[in-house]
Amino acid sequence: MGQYVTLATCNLNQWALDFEGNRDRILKSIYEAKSKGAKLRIGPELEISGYGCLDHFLENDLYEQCWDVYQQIISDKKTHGIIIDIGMPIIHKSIKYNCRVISYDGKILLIRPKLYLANDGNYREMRYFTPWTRARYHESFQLPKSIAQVTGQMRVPFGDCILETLETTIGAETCEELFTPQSPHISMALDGVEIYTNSSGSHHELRKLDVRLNLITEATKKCGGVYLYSNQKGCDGDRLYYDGCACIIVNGNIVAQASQFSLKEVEVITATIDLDDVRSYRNQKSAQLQAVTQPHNYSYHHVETDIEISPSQNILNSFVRLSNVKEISYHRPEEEIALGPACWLWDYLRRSKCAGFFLPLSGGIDSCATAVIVHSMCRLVYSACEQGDEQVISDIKALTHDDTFLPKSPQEIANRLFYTSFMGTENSSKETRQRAKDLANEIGSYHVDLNMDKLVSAVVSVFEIATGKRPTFKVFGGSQTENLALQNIQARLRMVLSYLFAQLLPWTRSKSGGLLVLGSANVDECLRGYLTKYDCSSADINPIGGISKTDLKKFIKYASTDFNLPILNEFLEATPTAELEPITHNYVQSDEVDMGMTYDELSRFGKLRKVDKCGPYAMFIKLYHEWSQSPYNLSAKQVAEKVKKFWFFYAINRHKMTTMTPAYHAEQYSPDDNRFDLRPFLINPRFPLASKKIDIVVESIEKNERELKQLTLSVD
Ligand SMILES: Nc1ncnc2c1ncn2[C@@H]1O[C@H](COP(=O)(O)OP(=O)(O)OC[C@H]2O[C@@H]([n+]3cccc(C(=O)O)c3)[C@H](O)[C@@H]2O)[C@@H](O)[C@H]1O
Ligand SMILES: Nc1ncnc2c1ncn2[C@@H]1O[C@H](COP(=O)(O)OP(=O)(O)OP(=O)(O)O)[C@@H](O)[C@H]1O
Ligand SMILES: NC(=O)CC[C@H](N)C(=O)O
Repeated sequence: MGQYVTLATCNLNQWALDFEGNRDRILKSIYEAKSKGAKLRIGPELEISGYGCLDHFLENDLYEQCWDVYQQIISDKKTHGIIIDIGMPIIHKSIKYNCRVISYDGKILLIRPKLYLANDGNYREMRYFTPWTRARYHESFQLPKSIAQVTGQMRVPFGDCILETLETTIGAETCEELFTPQSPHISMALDGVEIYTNSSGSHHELRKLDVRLNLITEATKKCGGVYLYSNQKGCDGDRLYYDGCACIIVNGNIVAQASQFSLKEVEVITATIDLDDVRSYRNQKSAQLQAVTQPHNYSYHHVETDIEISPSQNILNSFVRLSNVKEISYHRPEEEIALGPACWLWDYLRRSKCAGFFLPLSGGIDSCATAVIVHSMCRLVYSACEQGDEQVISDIKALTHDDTFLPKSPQEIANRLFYTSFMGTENSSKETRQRAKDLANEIGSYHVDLNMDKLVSAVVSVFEIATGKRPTFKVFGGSQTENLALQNIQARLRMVLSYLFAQLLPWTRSKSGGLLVLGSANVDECLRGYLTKYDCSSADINPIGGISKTDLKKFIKYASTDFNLPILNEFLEATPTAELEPITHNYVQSDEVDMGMTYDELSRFGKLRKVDKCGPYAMFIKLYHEWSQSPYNLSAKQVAEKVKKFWFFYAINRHKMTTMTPAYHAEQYSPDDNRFDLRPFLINPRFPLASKKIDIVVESIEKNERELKQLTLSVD
C-alpha cells in the first residue's frame, strides 16, 4: 500500500499588467516544481495578469495578452510532464470570468471559473467579473485560434468540474470560496476529491493570518484531504501587500509553509504525501453516510485523464520521503510591521525606479517608525544580497546606478537610497532635533538638519503686507484661528520643502533621479483628522498610514532590541508633540491633550465604527457597557461626551481622507477613503438624532442610578 505523490505550490511576486515578467516568474516556478519531483503545480489567483489590475480587467486587451502569455507557457516543453494550474481571466460567451486553467503536456484539461467572488473591504471582483453561479455545471469553451493551433484542441470543458488522474481526484477552489459558509471543498470532498487547490490573491492585515490558516486546517480536519494553498506576494501596484504564505496541509496538519514576507520573487514549496492517509482519515462513518446520501445529480463532471501522478516506483524509492508535520509559523504583530511594509516599500522602489526615499524626520514616533521600516527594508535587501539572491542584487545595482555595488551593511544601502531631514523652526526643541540626527546616524540615512524660520516668517510677512494684519500664537494672546493658521503654515511649508529636497538632494551628490517622499500619518490621526491637510501627511506613499499608534510604539520597542537600536527608547520616552506652538515655561503642546482623546480610545472608536459597523448611538451603548466597568469606571454622561467628541472630529475632518497619501493597508479599521472605507465627506458633525437618543439613554441611566442610591440609603 501507499500512494506517494509530490505536490507543489508557490508564492509569486506578480505585478499588475507586467505580463512578461509574470510569465517568467510562472515559468521559473514550474521548472522549480518539476525539479523537486512535483506532479502538480498550482499558482496564485490571476497570476498571468497580476491580481490587482482593478478596472484594467474591463479591457479586452488584457484578456488577449493573457492568452498570448499562456500560449508561450504551455508551448514550452519544459513545462510538460506536470499538471499545471494557472490563474487568468477569461471571456466566455462575452462574459468575463476569473479562472483556473488546468493543463498537462501542453493540452488544456479544464477551465474552472470562480464561483464566489470577493467583494468586501478591499475587493471589488464583481465590478469586473461575473461569478459562475451554476454549481457542478459545465459547458464547452471554444479556444482562441492561436491556442487551438498550439494544443491541437478546439474545445475544452469550462465550468465547475473536477479532474481525475489515474490515482486520485483534484478539485480547484479559488481564494474567497474558502471563506464562504458553503465552500466548494465540502461538496468536492463528498464527491471523492482528495486534493483541493486554492489559488489566492489575499492581502496582509495585522493579526489576520490565523483566520486563513484556521479555515484551511479546519476544512481538512473536517473533510480530510490535502489542501494546496498558493498566494501572490508583494506590492503589485496598489496599497495592498499580498502576503504569500503558500502552504500544504494534510488532514488538518501543515507539512509545508512558505514565507509570509520576503523579497524572493518566486518561492516554491513541495511536499510528498501519501494519498492513503486521506483515505484512512476519511473512515468516519457519518461522513461516509453523508457522501452516499448526496442526490445523484450532485455529482461533479469528472474530467477523466490517464495522467499518473503517483508512479508506483515512488514507494520503492528510498529517496522519496513523506513530508513531516510542522508547527504553523506566525509572526508577532511587531514583526509583521517590520516586515510587511518593508517588503512593500522595496517592491515600490524597484518598480518605480526612483532614486530612493526622502523622509521628513521629526524626532517623534511616527516618522521614527517610518525610518525604522526603511531600515528594516535595508536589512532585508542586505541579507538577500548576502544569500546571493540574483534578482535583489540586480535591483540594488540598478537602483544605485552602480554595477559594482554589493552592500556590506544595511547602513551602506541606506546611505545610497535613504534621505532624512529635520526641518526645524523656533518651536522645535533641541531634544527632537538631536533624536532625529542620532537615529539617522544609526540607520545610515543621508541626513539634512535645517531651519526654516526664515521661510515661515517670509510667508507670514507676505500675509501681513497684503492684509495689514499679523497673526499671533495663542500663548501670546492670539485667537484660536490665528494659532491654527500659524501652526498650519509651518506644517505646509515642510511639505513644499520635502518635495524640493526630494527632487534635488540626489543631484547635490552627483546622483541622478528623484526621491519618493514618505508620509508618516498613522491610522488614528487620520481617523481623528489630527493632521494638517496638505502638510507632511501629503507625500507619495505612506508605509504606516494603516497602523495604529499603539502598534507603532510596540514596533519601536521591538526594533530597539531586535535591530539593536537603543536610541529608539528615547523616542518612546518622549511626550508626543507636534512642536508647532511655542514652548513656554508652563506650556508644551501634546497630542493627546490637543486631540481630547487618547490613542487607545481612538483605536477602540475606530474598531467599533469600521469593523463592528456602529453608528454613534450603537457605539455609545457598547462603550457604556464597557467603560462603565472597572478599570474605566466612567459615567454614562462621560461616555456620551467622549463618543460625541469622536464623531464630531471624525466628521469635520473626514474631507482630509480624500487627499490622504496612499498607505500600506494593515488595519481592519483603516479609514482609507479611496479604496477601503467609502464615506461622504460633508457630514453634519453633531449627528443630531443620534445625539438626542444618546441623551435620552443617559438621562434614564442617571435616573435609575439616583433611584438605586436612594433605595440603598433608605435600606441603610
Ligand atoms: N467640510 C469640508 N470639506 C472640505 N474641506 C474642508 C471642509 N472643512 C474644512 N475644509 C478645509 O480644510 C481646512 C482645515 O484643515 P487644516 O488646514 O488641515 O486645518 P485644521 O484641521 O483646522 O488644523 C490642523 C490640525 O492638525 C493638528 N496637527 C497636529 C499635529 C501635527 C500637525 C502637523 O501638521 O504637523 C497638525 C493641528 O494642531 C490642528 O488641530 C479648511 O481651511 C478648509 O480649507
Ligand atoms: N521638525 C520636523 N522636521 C522634519 N519633519 C517634521 C518635523 N515636524 C513634523 N515633521 C513631519 O511632519 C509629519 C507630521 O507631523 P506631526 O507633528 O503631526 O507628527 P506626528 O504625526 O506625530 O509624527 P511624529 O511622531 O513623527 O512627529 C511628521 O511625521 C514628520 O514627517
Ligand atoms: N481574492 C480573494 O478572493 C480574496 C478574498 C479573501 N476574503 C481574502 O482576504 O483572502
